[in-house]
Amino acid sequence: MTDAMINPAPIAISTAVPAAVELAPRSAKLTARNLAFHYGAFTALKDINLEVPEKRVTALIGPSGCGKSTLLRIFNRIYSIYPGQRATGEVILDGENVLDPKYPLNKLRSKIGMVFQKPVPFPMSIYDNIAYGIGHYEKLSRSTMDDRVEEALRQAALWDEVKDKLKQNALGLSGGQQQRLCIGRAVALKPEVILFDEPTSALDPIATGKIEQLIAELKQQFTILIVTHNMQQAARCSDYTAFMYLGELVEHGVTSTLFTKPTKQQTEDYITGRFG
Ligand SMILES: Nc1ncnc2c1ncn2[C@@H]1O[C@H](COP(=O)(O)OP(=O)(O)OP(=O)(O)O)[C@@H](O)[C@H]1O
Repeated sequence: MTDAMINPAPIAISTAVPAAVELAPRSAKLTARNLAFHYGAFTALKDINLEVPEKRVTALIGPSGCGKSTLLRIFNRIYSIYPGQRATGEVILDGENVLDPKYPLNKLRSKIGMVFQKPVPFPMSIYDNIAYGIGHYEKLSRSTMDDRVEEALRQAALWDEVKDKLKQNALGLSGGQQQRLCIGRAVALKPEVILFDEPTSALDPIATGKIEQLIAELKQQFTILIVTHNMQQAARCSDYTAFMYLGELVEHGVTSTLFTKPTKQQTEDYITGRFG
């Protein structure tokens, strides 16, 4: 990752939704309260307080190592499988703290989906990639499962490209199609929140454009949090942006405002390419 990719400055702002809609108040779907994170003795995140508004796209930006991925991964407790990694504070979803060890991981995974940087389809058919996760949570008849698979693939803007080859191995799809399949796998579980960790960094500009378009459509149904190194991407596809630096949340607000009138010097320095 070059500095130019991390800090392409200055940037032209173009947001997908009109400002009046952007500024409409939203209730928080996901709330981080006094969140801290430790890799052994190293504290990677300090006192993070963040409200992620419902059915909107929130982008997490900041220089390499500031803790964006760490924060994203706290939200679905991926860290809990690694010894020595520890979060303190709360993440509230539907009134419950999902970090509480008593909050079932199965329930968490069904409510908060995740799409990773590199598409990782299962080595099975396109159909089974979608059906596998659904089958884990629901026992459906074959025809209902067929409908659910079609619905998920349509939501992932992939149906027209794969409807005649559902039994083919998913590993035969292009990188961009594989990433849309992974998005389909996430939406198939009908989660409330979808986390995207740099979902286009392995894709070419055309595939990237399709994913960005898809994210803009998915926010009608899902609350979306996306980590991106690419500030143009944050400006294009998010409604709200949070800027992080050295494990702290420096500034969070409406994307168009944060990029044009940041309130903190560190934010301004970052978006104008003075550091990265
Ligand atoms: N497994 C780990 N063990 C120890 N420290 C880690 C581990 N993973 C990340 N860190 C440290 O935690 C801090 C935050 O890392 P994180 O990957 O969350 O940053 P980031 O903002 O997502 O970076 P990038 O943009 O480069 O992906 C960094 O200082 C990193 O070195």
